[in-house]
Amino acid sequence: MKIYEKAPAKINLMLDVLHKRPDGYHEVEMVMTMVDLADRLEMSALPRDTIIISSQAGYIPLDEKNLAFQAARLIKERYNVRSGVYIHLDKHIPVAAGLAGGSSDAAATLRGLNRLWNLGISDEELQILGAELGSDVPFCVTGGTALATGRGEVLTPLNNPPQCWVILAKLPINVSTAEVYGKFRVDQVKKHPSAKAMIQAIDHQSFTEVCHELGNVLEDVTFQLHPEVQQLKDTMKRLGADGVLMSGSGPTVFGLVSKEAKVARIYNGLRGFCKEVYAVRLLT
Ligand SMILES: C[C@](O)(CO)[C@H](O)COP(=O)(O)OP(=O)(O)OC[C@H]1O[C@@H](n2ccc(N)nc2=O)[C@H](O)[C@@H]1O
Ligand SMILES: Nc1ncnc2c1ncn2[C@@H]1O[C@H](COP(=O)(O)OP(=O)(O)OP(=O)(O)O)[C@@H](O)[C@H]1O
Repeated sequence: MKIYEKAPAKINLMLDVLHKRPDGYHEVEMVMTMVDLADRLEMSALPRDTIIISSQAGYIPLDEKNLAFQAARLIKERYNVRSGVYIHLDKHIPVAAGLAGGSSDAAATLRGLNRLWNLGISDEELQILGAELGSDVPFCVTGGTALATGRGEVLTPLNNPPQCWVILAKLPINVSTAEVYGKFRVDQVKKHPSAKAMIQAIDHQSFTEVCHELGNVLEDVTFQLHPEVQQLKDTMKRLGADGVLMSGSGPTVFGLVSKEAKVARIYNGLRGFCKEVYAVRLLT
């Protein structure tokens, strides 16, 4: 039997950091949603008690460093599963981009193996397991649109934002999430974005308000490390995107666009500047 799961990318419509916690993580407030850019996973049972990962992408680890491997190992250990699994990852989400590609693969693995092995685990339990793998994994288990607090694992479902185009652009640079949080200083934040205002904008189904309330306090840290990310954001604004923000710890910058007629112009304008550009819809 084969199980298929889609693992979509996430974007942070707002990301605020409140303080550093004694456990080293940061207390956050984020509004997250998913976009129609996804990895595809194929899972099949193996008679031998082993986990094998393959992928068409040559640039990700296929051993125990892969988050899908870690998810499979975790669920096997916790639920005493003796059989093995073969997981093929068809990667489409750019790696180390701030789009939670690895986290979404891990979440899709948890969902898929729950089905493959008939474990009957609830979404809430899968989210608790997912939190052991990474702060973005619990959100990726259920997806949709949510307010994420705590270190990102405490989730409150929200309405979906009004539908629009999302243009994603990623420069060929690597950003370490740990380094960005490590360099973040709360007393240097110029303006904290408001989760409340973003939720209101979504509830009003006002695209203009959503664009107005976009904000990410990690931008300044990443912009200092890589000024070209700020340039990319400025370029996307100049080309006419209605709202522009860096996702997560970056380096991907996304632009929200309401009118389809504008999408091609922005997409083509960015392609001159940046090789990895995608024009997708919100996953609502
Ligand atoms: C930037 C975001 O992607 C926004 O959605 C997340 O906050 C990060 O999620 P993630 O990549 O799943 O992060 P994790 O794998 O849990 O943590 C990576 C590293 O980021 C830092 N980290 C992460 C989340 C958080 N709330 N505070 C932190 O300080 C920690 O140093 C941690 O060692
Ligand atoms: N299944 C996977 N897909 C992509 N990268 C993976 C995977 N498993 C492990 N990795 C490793 O994880 C690191 C981060 O990749 P990922 O694409 O998850 O980052 P990200 O989009 O910045 O995540 P986040 O937004 O959650 O911080 C990379 O160094 C990559 O080698």
